[in-house]
Amino acid sequence: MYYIPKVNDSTYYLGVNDRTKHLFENLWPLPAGVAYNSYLIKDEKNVLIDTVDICYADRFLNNLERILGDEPLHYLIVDHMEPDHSGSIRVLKHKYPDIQFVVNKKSADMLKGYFDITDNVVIVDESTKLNIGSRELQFIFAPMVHWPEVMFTYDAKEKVLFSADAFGSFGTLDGGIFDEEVDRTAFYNEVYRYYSNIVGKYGSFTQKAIAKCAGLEIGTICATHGPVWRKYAGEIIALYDKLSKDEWEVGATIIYGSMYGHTEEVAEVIGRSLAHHGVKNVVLCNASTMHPSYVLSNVFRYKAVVLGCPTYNNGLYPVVETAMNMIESRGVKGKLFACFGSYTWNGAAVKNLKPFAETMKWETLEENSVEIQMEMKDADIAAAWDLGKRLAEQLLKD
Ligand SMILES: Cc1cc2nc3c(=O)[nH]c(=O)nc-3n(C[C@H](O)[C@H](O)[C@H](O)COP(=O)(O)O)c2cc1C
Repeated sequence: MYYIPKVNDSTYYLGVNDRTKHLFENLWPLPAGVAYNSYLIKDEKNVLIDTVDICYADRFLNNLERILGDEPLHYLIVDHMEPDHSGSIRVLKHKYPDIQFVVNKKSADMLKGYFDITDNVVIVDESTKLNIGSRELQFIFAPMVHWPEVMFTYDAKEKVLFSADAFGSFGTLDGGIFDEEVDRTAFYNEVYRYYSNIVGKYGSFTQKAIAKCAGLEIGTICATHGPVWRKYAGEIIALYDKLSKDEWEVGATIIYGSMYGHTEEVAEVIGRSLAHHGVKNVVLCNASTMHPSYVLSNVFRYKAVVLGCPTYNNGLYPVVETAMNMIESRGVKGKLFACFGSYTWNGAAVKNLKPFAETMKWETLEENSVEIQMEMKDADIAAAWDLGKRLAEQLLKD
């Protein structure tokens, strides 16, 4: 069928776009939607790799039928059992009752648990070579990228890596499917947000998976979200490698809360000082209005994390505390930390922010905080400016 994109002579792109869902995992905003990607290899055996969210099963199965016609579908390879990829399995089995499910031991358990499927199950491991005619497919286990059962499928004949959620991003594929057809800058921003929120907690596992693939010749990466990477496959691998290695860009994420603007004023001075002293990437994140997924994305991207908070009922302002919890739960490593805060009668913000460096085992400056009482005075401006200067020096030193 001419309008269904072909990844190569034998492989079709069978993804769908979701422009309806507001929140991925009911948590992460989708201003540019999301694509659920599935792929079909046509050889002596017809092999589907992953399915799509159940909401799009109809569209997906119609396209599959447009390619297969009356031919059988022999295998479904399940690289990832998360429901945005496995959601159409039940209806797929209904339409192709003889299909065989290619899974590993962990996904076999999930196949049973989610769909009560125990028949026609082919269990593979990393030594399996699945012969489908003119080629053999092999499997690379990638546990915790981002569920325990995740595996990649590799087609050595066409040099294609089907990489499940790895190398994925938010954003629909609006006509363009391949990296050279889309606005890569926009996708890279969503790669950062996708990685930091969805995969980022498991950086060391991502590193292991990338290392396992080092010996493979990879021309094309078919992830389950985002564009198909081929012209810039090296770029997306390098970006995921950098992120999962905790290699941060020179820059600072200033996360602050502010009810009446006093704490925000300190954030502005620190931000201005950082830029004045040569740091190009400075992002001010108002934790009340910026969704935590964007805050985290910046945290993952830039080396310095500066937290600012007013004292609120003798403690931290809630949205700043939420941001700190999210950062802590992701186990973000290797940052440079500083903080600032404000109060009117008994300061508790800075006192509660300071231990975060130790909690996270982050590097920090010897004098790492600025605290103001009520309105910012000249001495406070000088202290905030100096904090920005010293942060810049530290950032630019490395
Ligand atoms: C609900 C509420 C609770 C507060 N609790 C405290 C407090 O426990 N101790 C204190 O010194 N100031 C407290 N403050 C005052 C603020 O910390 C202070 O005005 C701060 O500078 C506000 O910063 P902002 O202008 O950035 O919002 C409270 C203010 C509000 C509105």
